[in-house]
Amino acid sequence: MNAIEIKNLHFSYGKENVLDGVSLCLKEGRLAILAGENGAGKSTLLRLLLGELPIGESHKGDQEEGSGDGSIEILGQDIRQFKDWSSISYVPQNGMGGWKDFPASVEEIVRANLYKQIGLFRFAGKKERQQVRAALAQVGMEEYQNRLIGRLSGGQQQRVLLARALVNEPKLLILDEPTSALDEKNASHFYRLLKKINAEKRITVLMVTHDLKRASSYADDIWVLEDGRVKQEAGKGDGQA
Ligand SMILES: Nc1ncnc2c1ncn2[C@@H]1O[C@H](COP(=O)(O)OP(=O)(O)OP(=O)(O)O)[C@@H](O)[C@H]1O
Repeated sequence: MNAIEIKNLHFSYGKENVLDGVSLCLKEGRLAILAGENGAGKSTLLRLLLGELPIGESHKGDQEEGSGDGSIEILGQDIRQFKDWSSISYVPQNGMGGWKDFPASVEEIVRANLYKQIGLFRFAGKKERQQVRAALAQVGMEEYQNRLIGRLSGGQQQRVLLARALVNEPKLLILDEPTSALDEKNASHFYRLLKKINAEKRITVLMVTHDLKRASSYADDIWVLEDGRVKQEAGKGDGQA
C-alpha cells in the first residue's frame, strides 16, 4: 500500500499559487525527505497532508485560508474521508522553542500524547506507563524520564519530541525540519535514529528539511519542491553518511 499518494495537487492562498500540480507517491515503509527553498510550499504541503488546509469543495466559505484541488490519499484512503488520524504522528518545527521553564517532566510530555487513550480525567495505568517507557527507550532517553524538559539539551529535547510522536505507534511519521536547531553532530545522530526506527518498526517517514546534503544519505526518496512542483531525485537510504 502507499502511505501517501498525491496527484496533481494545486493550492493557492488568494491569488498566490503555491502548489501547481504536485504529484508524488510514498510507499509504506520508506523514508522520504522533502526539500526546497524558503517559501517553496513545504509547510503548505504538510498542512494539506495533515488535513489542516482544504482541497476540493469546502463549506467553510470565506474563512478558508486558501483553496486547493487535486487528490491526496493517505494509507489508501481519500483524505476527505480519512478518519484514522491517530495513525499519523507529526513533529512540528521548533517544537520545544520557548519550553525552557515549562514545568513538565519528560515522562509527562510523552504521556500527554496518549490523552485520547487515557482520557482527560483518568490517571495513566500500567499499560500507558509501559508505552511511554518503550517510546523513550526507542530514542535512548529512558533514563531521563523524570527530568524537567527544560533541563535537557536541544538534541535531547528533540529526541523526546520524537518519542512523543512514537508513543501512539503511528504508521506514518511526518516531521517539519526536526534538526533545524541542532548542531552537526546532533543532527546526524537524529537522522541515524530516525532511520533505525524506520527500518526496525517499519514506520513510514516523511521529513521536511533544508539539510538536503546530510539527510539525503538516509533517504529512500528525495523530493525537491520548486516552482510549485516536485522534482524527484534518487535516494540512497543506506544511512552511511
Ligand atoms: N496562511 C497563509 N496565508 C497566505 N500566504 C501564506 C500562508 N502560509 C504561507 N503563505 C505563503 O505561501 C508560500 C509558501 O509558504 P510555505 O510556508 O508553505 O513555504 P515553506 O517551503 O514551508 O517555507 P520555509 O522553508 O521558509 O518554512 C510563501 O510565499 C508564504 O508567504
